[in-house]
Amino acid sequence: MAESVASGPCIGILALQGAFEEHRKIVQELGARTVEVRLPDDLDKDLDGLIIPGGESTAMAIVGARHGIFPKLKAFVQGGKPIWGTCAGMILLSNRAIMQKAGGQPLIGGLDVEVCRNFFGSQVSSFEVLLQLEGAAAAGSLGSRGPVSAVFIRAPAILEAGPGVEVLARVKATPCAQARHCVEEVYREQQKQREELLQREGRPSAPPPSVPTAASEDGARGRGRSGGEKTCMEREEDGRMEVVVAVQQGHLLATAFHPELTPERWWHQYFMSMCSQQAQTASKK
Ligand SMILES: NC(=O)CC[C@H](N)C(=O)O
Repeated sequence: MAESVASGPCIGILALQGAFEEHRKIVQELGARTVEVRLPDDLDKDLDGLIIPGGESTAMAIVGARHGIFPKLKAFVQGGKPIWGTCAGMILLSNRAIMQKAGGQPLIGGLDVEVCRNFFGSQVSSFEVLLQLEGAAAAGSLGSRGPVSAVFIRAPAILEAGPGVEVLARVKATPCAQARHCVEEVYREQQKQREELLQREGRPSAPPPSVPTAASEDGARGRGRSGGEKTCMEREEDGRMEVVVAVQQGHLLATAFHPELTPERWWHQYFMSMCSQQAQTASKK
């Protein structure tokens, strides 16, 4: 097992399946100590943060269940230490996932979003784009910077997010046919819920919006199912959709793409700064 001896924060990398080795090398280069996390007890090793890598969320769920690590991972999420889910890791961190494999799949949960698995299609639909950073990512401690390159491989997209979730990046791309079908269902459900709400309030029912996410009074991008939620998708005229692909909810960071596959280290530095803050807070206690 590769564990390092540097003096930076101690970062656990969930090593059940997927790109854990790539993340380990990068955060070690940036000065972190690392622990590969496979068994429940590995989460007790004084970690300052945890990376859940990309790969295949269903495979990770199967291996994780075999190792009995899911209950401990759920507790770790509640513990407040920084956790970063990339791609499959983002799916596992989400509270809800659509386009799951038949029979469903266990999620760790904690991140108040709904993701659509494989939103952009299969492996052959992989792509690389430049992402414009938003919110804390644009204005954060690492200073302002230009667009960051991102690689999408069978990547999920965030379709809805709760009020405590901050959007860090969006992308405009064409969803696969199955995802488009799922999205239409989400729209219909949202419209139904909007109408039910208006009826309960005794107001006339509103015509369906021409784009699904007309801006609401508070500037959020539309309303989700329960009223407080943001809808994270916009339809473009050319069949593409703009969807959310990076978010932060306090100590939870999630990216739909693979920052370990591009030479830039921006996302790893961003997460490392979250972990360093955690390490400093822990040492003062
Ligand atoms: N590159 C990835 O991590 C792909 C994630 C994959 N679509 C899943 O459901 O797990």
